[in-house]
Amino acid sequence: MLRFSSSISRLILKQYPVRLIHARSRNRCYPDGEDDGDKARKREANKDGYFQLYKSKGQHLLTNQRILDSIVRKSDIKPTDTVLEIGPGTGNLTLKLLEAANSVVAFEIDKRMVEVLHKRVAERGVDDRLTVVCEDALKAEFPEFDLVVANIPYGISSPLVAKLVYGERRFRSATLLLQKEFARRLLAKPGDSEFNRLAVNVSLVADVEFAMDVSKREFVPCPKVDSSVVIIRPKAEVPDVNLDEWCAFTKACFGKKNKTLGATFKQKKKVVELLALSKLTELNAETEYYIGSNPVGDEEEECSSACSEMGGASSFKEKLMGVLKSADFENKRPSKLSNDELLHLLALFHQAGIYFCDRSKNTSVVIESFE
Ligand SMILES: C[S@@+](CC[C@H](N)C(=O)[O-])C[C@H]1O[C@@H](n2cnc3c(N)ncnc32)[C@H](O)[C@@H]1O
Repeated sequence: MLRFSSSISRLILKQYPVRLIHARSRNRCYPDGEDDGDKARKREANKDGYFQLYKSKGQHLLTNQRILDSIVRKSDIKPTDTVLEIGPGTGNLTLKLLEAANSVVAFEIDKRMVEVLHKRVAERGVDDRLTVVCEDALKAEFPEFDLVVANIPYGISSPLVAKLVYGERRFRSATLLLQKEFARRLLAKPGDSEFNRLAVNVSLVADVEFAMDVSKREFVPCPKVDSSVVIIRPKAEVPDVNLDEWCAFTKACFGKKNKTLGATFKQKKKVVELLALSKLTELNAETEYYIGSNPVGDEEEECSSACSEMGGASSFKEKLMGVLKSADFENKRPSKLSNDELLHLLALFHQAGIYFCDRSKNTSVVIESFE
């Protein structure tokens, strides 16, 4: 009998005939643990070229050919396309992508997976159309690509989506297999219980469409959660707003998404923080000419001394409340506001000289997690 243990989450698969192993484990949900039988299998396996799959790296392989075909079909790949794949693993999806696309560029963090992948594509004689980069996809600089199709490690969903939709590379669509709950949050609309900063930030620049659900039983090893496929399509036109500023603004609004904006912006910590940023922005605007040569420390010192004056903070709080009241936002909750309403509020804050991030840094969008 299988014993369940929460500490270990490994399953051993024979490296190469992944499909064979899956055939044996089909419709069988492995526990997040191992018993004496697992340990014995592991000893056997290590002798014979098997390797472990690590939950920490999100290594849940999708081997159902029908589902893989369906993902590729829904991705609408053209024969001239270059597809970016994140986490190709042993190549189950990659091989299908290579049938449909001109080329695939894949980023895989685990070099054991890369070795298996290389062998499999070489066997099919399609290795000249595949580039595999053994690197953390979150740290990598992506080359040009037309679209993304991937069964990604769920642990990096939020920063990866942020990197894609706010990144510099233009692409047609990203078809992603995600944890079902994450997909629901991505698809959520204002007023939905799942609606949060993730949906707000993504929907500013992209449309998200639900494609299909995939049961956890289709993965080896079986994860604890079900999955969904969504298609993210960047918008042709995005609002004219600084994306760093937008992200910092939504972070401030959605700190406690069910609090009213009045309650959120009344908090002393928030008031002092925004006062510092607004002073810094003001200062930078005044001394723009010198920014390149001035030590940033001087500006920060000036700001913190300005913020330590409680008088300044209390009049700044009045200013914040004044903006919220002016357009009836004080008693509204961010989780119920549309992007147009949030953009309107941000514009009102700016008119009042209130800013949410240090725009003097003027770099590309800081890639961070949206949740
Ligand atoms: C869910 S598995 C998908 C494997 C394969 N695409 C499939 O569908 O069978 C995710 C893969 O992403 C890899 N991975 C995990 N973290 C990564 C990261 N930060 N960058 C690139 N690959 C990563 C894992 O090693 C694993 O092979």
